[in-house]
Amino acid sequence: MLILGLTGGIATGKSTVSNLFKSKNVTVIDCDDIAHDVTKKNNAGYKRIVRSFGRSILQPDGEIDRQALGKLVFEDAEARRRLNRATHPAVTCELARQLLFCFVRLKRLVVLDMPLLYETGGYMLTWPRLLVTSDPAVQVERLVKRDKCSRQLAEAKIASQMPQERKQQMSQYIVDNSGSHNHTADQVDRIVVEIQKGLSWKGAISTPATLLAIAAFALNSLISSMQ
Ligand SMILES: CC(C)(COP(=O)(O)OP(=O)(O)OC[C@H]1O[C@@H](n2cnc3c(N)ncnc32)[C@H](O)[C@@H]1O)[C@@H](O)C(=O)NCCC(=O)NCCS
Ligand SMILES: Nc1ncnc2c1ncn2[C@@H]1O[C@H](COP(=O)(O)OP(=O)(O)OP(=O)(O)O)[C@@H](O)[C@H]1O
Repeated sequence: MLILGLTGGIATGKSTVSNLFKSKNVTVIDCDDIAHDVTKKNNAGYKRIVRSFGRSILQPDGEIDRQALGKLVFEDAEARRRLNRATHPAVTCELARQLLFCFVRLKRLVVLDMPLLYETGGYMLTWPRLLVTSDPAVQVERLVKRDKCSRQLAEAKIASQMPQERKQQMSQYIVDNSGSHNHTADQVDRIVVEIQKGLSWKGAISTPATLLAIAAFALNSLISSMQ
């Protein structure tokens, strides 16, 4: 099984690109979706967030107020580290479970859509790695529009992540999503053709490494969740 790492800064267009993979019947594991699930009321990540941030971070219905928590953590590095410690073990556990599920179902190609692929070390599970980029001005503009937030908060969100230039150096494929959807779709088409071509031998080589990496990842998350 080949695990293609898909990443990129906030609002650069990861979901847009992962939808293009889905439209080609490629299985996509979405870490934002996993993070949303584990932080739903009474799930593992939820309990740890409440323990760490208190009940003032909850909405009247008891769910986490994501907008308020986001505002808090994107402007405060220490709070962000606390949130990561509270959520990442549960995300990693579920991610390892989904990867193993794909493996036993004999999937040959899985896309792992992980915003913090390089920041968290998740990149070690994946090869090759695809980075979605966009022109910084376009990124801010799309983020402000989508999240209906101030320019200042949008810039804080971007600054909380690893700079795009560093991620570029660690990635094998780059998709520039600054332009039209069609321009992005053309780039993804070319990459899919290239990856499918090398799938048989690259998949065979990567299988033992994949299993080892999934096991290490799961073990690590189990240990962290017990701490
Ligand atoms: C901060 C939270 C409350 C904001 O919720 P919100 O619904 O507004 O955003 P959403 O979850 O859809 O994330 C949007 C984007 O924010 C960025 N982002 C999310 N968490 C983080 C983080 N801890 N550090 C840096 N960037 C982050 C990513 O680019 C992500 O794609 C939420 O993202 C969260 O609980 N994050 C912690 C879990 C995590 O690290 N998720 C990332 C995938 S593992
Ligand atoms: N090529 C494009 N042209 C115009 N708008 C776009 C394009 N690509 C993405 N967008 C818009 O930009 C915003 C961010 O895109 P998207 O949600 O795909 O980014 P993302 O990287 O998945 O975001 P996040 O980091 O929050 O998960 C969305 O509102 C989307 O509709």
